[in-house]
Amino acid sequence: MPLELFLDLYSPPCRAIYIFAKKNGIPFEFRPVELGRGEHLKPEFLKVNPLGKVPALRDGDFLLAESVAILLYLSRKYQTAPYWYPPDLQARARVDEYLAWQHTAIQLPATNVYLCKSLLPHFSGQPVDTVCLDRLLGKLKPALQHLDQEVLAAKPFLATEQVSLADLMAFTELMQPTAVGCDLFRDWPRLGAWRARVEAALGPELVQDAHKLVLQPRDPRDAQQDPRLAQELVHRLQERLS
Ligand SMILES: N[C@@H](CCC(=O)N[C@@H](CS)C(=O)NCC(=O)O)C(=O)O
Repeated sequence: MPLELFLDLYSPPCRAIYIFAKKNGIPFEFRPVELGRGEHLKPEFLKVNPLGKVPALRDGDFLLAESVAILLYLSRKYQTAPYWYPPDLQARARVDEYLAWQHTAIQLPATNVYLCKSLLPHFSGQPVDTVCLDRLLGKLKPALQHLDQEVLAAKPFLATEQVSLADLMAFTELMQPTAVGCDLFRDWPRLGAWRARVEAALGPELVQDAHKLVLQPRDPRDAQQDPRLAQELVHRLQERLS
């Protein structure tokens, strides 16, 4: 049985893994888990990841969750090109530093912006709460400022002189609010130039392939298919964003 990746390409960490696997020619079975249909809460998926979150990996009887752990597992198992996760002690530590920092500094606040701008209005049928959105965008600002004015003032990529797992994770996370109209690159010129460098390094076609779902407007009819699920998701989102 080939390696299985449980993904929803609406999810930034899932896109990072998808791009990494495709870019490195890693063979895998794509197992779709549609969050918008509540598939992550179904018993079949909870056997793969009891936390009910994507991405997840199954390799034989080995199960793994968390995007960073999955990327590192794939890079080690398939011995991918060294620039992704450099063998040099200090260069590797720079990648580790970003991957540890990004969970709370980027992933959490960027996801919240996306949920407030796109997913909550989609499932609730209500307009975007602009006060909440401004508050959530404010929480991202220190991290964007740090990347633009310190990290990228010193080097072309976030950890080293070449694209690495740090850039891949950052790229897919920052694209999430950007794809739904909160352009995180607009006010930060170095970050904008970095985005173009990362896209060129990953390959524009692969980037487009991974992002085509999130770049399309959601069909409002999808949210009405299962009103009980929609209500449950709205409740979870409101609790998370309050
Ligand atoms: N830190 C985790 C985050 C996983 C995560 O929160 N995934 C989201 C999609 S981006 C999810 O599955 N959400 C479903 C839920 O929380 O109910 C990672 O990087 O893998």
